[in-house]
Amino acid sequence: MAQPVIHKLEAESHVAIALATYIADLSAKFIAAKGSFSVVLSGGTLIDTLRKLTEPPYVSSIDWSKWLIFFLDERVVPLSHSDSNYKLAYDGFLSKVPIPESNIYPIKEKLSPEEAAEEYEQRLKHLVANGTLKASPVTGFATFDLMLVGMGPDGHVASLFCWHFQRFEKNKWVTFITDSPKPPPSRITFTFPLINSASEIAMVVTGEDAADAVKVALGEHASYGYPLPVQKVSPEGNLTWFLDNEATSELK
Ligand SMILES: O=C(O)[C@H](O)[C@@H](O)[C@H](O)[C@H](O)COP(=O)(O)O
Repeated sequence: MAQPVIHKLEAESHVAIALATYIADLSAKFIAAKGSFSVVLSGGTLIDTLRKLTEPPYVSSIDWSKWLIFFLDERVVPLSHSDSNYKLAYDGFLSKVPIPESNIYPIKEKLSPEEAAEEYEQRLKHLVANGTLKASPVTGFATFDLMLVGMGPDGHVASLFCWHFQRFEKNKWVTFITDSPKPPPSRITFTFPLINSASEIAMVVTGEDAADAVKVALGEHASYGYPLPVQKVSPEGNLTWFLDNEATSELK
């Protein structure tokens, strides 16, 4: 991995603008190079921070028809449920931009967490096999163009939490948990080998709740005696941090 790029911005509103500019530039670059742009969304506050993309000048400058949307983690609830990351993303972002519905890949409903994870993994493998997604020549895992990753105050990313063995998964692309410390309990999640095969990862973290974990993640505090999940984010490609003043309040 190249040295991470760290944007320490004055306020969340500056993060929203910097993030929109970064994403619009990557969209143009990947579409020119390969004809599509695969984007993986987290849940949480990230979706609201994407709001600038739905406004001028970004909204009209992006070729939305070439975007493919995936979900880094998802709560195992119906897609219309208020806990669903798909619903959060749809209401806050996807319904406001003209991405074709067939280019959006939500989880399948009415499956157990284990079945939903397996089904999503098989769907991703099928998209690699038919050439819709590329695979890493190094690991064989799908290579997404851009992953937009949030982080919880405990340093979790996706639904990979400190005390869960899933964060050590080496073979599966997508796994599941039924005892998430952040509600709701049942979720599916990309694993670290899949996350780290990405071409670009943006860590988007705002708010003071995350300040301690940001300090650890950026190496200014050794650790809490155990590694945080966020410390395993180390993509084959580039890592860029977008942080507001509150998230950086514990940094020197
Ligand atoms: O299902 C979810 O809740 C998320 O995908 C999760 O991994 C989220 O990205 C972090 O918890 C940060 O959430 P906040 O941005 O709301 O702090």
